Amino acid sequence: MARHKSKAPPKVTRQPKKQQPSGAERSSLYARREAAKVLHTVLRGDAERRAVASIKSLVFSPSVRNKRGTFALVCETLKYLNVIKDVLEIANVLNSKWKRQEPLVYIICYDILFGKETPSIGDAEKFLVRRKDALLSGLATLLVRKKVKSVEELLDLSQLNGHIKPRYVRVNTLKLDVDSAVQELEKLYKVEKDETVPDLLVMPPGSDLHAHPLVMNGRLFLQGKGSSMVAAALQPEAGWEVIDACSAPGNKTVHLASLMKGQGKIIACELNEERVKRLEQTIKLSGATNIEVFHGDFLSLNPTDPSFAKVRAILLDPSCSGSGTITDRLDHLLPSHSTDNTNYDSIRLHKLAVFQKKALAHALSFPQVERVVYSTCSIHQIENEDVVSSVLPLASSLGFELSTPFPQWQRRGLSVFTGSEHLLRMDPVEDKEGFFIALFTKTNKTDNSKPSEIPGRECRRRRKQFYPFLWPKVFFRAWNGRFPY
Ligand SMILES: C[S@@+](CC[C@H](N)C(=O)[O-])C[C@H]1O[C@@H](n2cnc3c(N)ncnc32)[C@H](O)[C@@H]1O
Repeated sequence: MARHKSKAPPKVTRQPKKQQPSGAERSSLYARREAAKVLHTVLRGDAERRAVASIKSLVFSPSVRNKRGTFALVCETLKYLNVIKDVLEIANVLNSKWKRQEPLVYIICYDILFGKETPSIGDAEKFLVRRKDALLSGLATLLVRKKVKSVEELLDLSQLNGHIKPRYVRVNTLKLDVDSAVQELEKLYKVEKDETVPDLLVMPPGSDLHAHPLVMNGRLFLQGKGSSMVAAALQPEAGWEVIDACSAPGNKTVHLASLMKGQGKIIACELNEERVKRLEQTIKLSGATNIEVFHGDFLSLNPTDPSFAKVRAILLDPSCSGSGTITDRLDHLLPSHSTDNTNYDSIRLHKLAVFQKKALAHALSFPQVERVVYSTCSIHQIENEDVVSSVLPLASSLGFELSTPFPQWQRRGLSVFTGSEHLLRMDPVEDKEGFFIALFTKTNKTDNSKPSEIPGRECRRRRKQFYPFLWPKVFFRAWNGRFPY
């Protein structure tokens, strides 16, 4: 009898259960990807010496979900960037695939070398974690080469120390009164009213309000002191028509709306398409309904067009070097900050000043305008006192003089011309930010420039090139001769 082998039942080999990543691991993975995107934008802009949005504004854009984690990761990685780059070079572990994703590699290397936890999920993470020993030995070699005992010695932390700045929040009085805001915030932090700007509150450094419901719903705006002083210096009256010449992201625009009690009209002019979107978001958040958005060049508005006959005040906060807020913007963490860029800076400053002078002269030329405020977050004389002094002959021929915004403020303009004592300066060390404000007021007001009795009509917000009153080219050229540039 043929023996048949009885068929053994198939062996069931149990596959080891694939462990699912925990929620914490997944959220760290997302934070690393979001941080890498921000870092990519920041480093590219820095390499091209192009002004991109600040690290903060990139992180706090709506698309970033884990804002706190992303912000910390970007800042920490930037702080260690030179060390990380050196370690990667010494360890020589990157292949061409990962060399193309440097920002992500930097972020992961930060986590592996200096972070609290070694990343456990993600392809790039696994690649680098497998090379952790090589990275650590690269770091050890670097310390020996640089003749230091610790990583801290490698870092120049001095610029970070001492930059302890209070947290300022501006109350959007269109939605909330100052006392109610104080009451609400006092539940979390010590709160004081700012002594200079009535709707500004001061809280201890590090007070974190980014996700606070009052911020999320536009009752409070996280706005620095210098920035909050500008609209307050202009003092527009309820019912006036006002132009915000260079307005995005719109913090000062909505401050104007709040000071004008939502009455009258604000024309918010912005050249940059992307920034127009930010401006619109800010306006929506503020609840202001008296702001018209004009996407275009402020210099293209024709001051003599009848559409502007009722414009009484102009806020001009043009693009500037931002040199007063570099620690705020965290620009001091960027690679270009440590390189010698003096020559580049002077060319850029000169270009900025040319536009600033043009724009200020243009603002002064609107016939019914009786107040113009000019501001920068720059510490440079070329963008501040020099711009103001260059327009003084024109200003005086049009009946303007320099006024003194916030007379109780001690720090005034550099004494480079008579009258500079009217100007207002904030010092990056003493006041924790560099800022500049000049206020022009018209002395020989004509009858039709008196404040209107009737509050202006409410306007819909519109965003298009709808203005028929752009400068006719010939007229612009004729006027050009009068401008001091
Ligand atoms: C310093 S930012 C303004 C910040 C804004 N005032 C705020 O407080 O939120 C300068 C803005 O002016 C815009 N800008 C530059 N040149 C302009 C022009 N010729 N016309 C209108 N806007 C311009 C820039 O795109 C930028 O958004």
